Amino acid sequence: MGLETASKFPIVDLSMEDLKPGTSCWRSACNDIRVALEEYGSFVAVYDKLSVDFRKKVFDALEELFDLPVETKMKNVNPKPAHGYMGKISVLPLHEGMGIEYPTNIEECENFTKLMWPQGNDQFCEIAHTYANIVAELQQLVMRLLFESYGIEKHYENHKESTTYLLRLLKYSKLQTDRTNVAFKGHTDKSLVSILHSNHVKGLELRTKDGEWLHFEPSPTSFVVISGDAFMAWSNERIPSCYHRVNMEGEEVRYALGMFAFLNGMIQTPEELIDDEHPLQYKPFDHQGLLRFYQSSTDPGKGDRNIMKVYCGV
Ligand SMILES: O=C(O)CCC(=O)C(=O)O
Ligand SMILES: [Fe+2]
Repeated sequence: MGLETASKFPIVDLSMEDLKPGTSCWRSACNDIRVALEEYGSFVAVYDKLSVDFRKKVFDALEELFDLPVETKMKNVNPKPAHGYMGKISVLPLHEGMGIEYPTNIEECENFTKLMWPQGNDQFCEIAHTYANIVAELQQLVMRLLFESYGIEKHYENHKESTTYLLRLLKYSKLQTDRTNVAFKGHTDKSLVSILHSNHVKGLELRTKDGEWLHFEPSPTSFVVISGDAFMAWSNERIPSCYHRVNMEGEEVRYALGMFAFLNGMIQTPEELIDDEHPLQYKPFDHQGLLRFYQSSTDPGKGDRNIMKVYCGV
């Protein structure tokens, strides 16, 4: 298959019928994902599991959600950083976000829906839950391919069982000025990996290790896989975390969904990823502890620093 790039952005097609374990197609995908993640900390996964009709329903549902009164949206409270409503309280009036923790469980989607629509909104609940499960499957496929590429497939089932998710629903609008607006400033995610999908409006930019910004071109089958700080530490720095931001240029509203994967229990670098060339960089760490550590840090530059080194560096 070979790793394709569009404006140097790696693309891996995961929608092929014959992408089955043991096939040459599977082996190429394993290799391509590993090369892309090690080189960029990110790639675009082509994944065709959202039908045209369902995808339209997803973005209509986001519009309906963000059209609710601010007082209602503010009921989406979660003490963990960036897990609940962010919007009018933020210094960036351009960006609003809401979070559903553990969205692959129907009860969690029901609880969120009840908060937003006490009179009920079964359709919203069904859409959020279905979307979350489709993207969780994509995340699991990516991890399975990567584990196989590193020859550590025996750890995969455990890893999968420990994975939890946060679904963030996002809305961006541009301020009425001539300038491009930074709507979400540059950062790395604290997740293991994040999977981003948006409507047709551009805005997401990723920084390469040479400092160049790559502009993501949205498409109905494109999902951006981004490695987070926890992944960098887990992989013993074989996979860098991806620094990214959102810039709004046009007048159109951008809706996006981020599915963030976290791990329960202590995260430890697999011993297969430690050798003379890659001596151990991070002690075992707790993912939720990392979030608390990040939240409690008063360092104004914390988003630009390797917080993992401070939290659990060897
Ligand atoms: O809107 C996007 O595509 C990116 C959002 C993001 O980076 C985040 O929520 O961490
Ligand atoms: Fe992010």
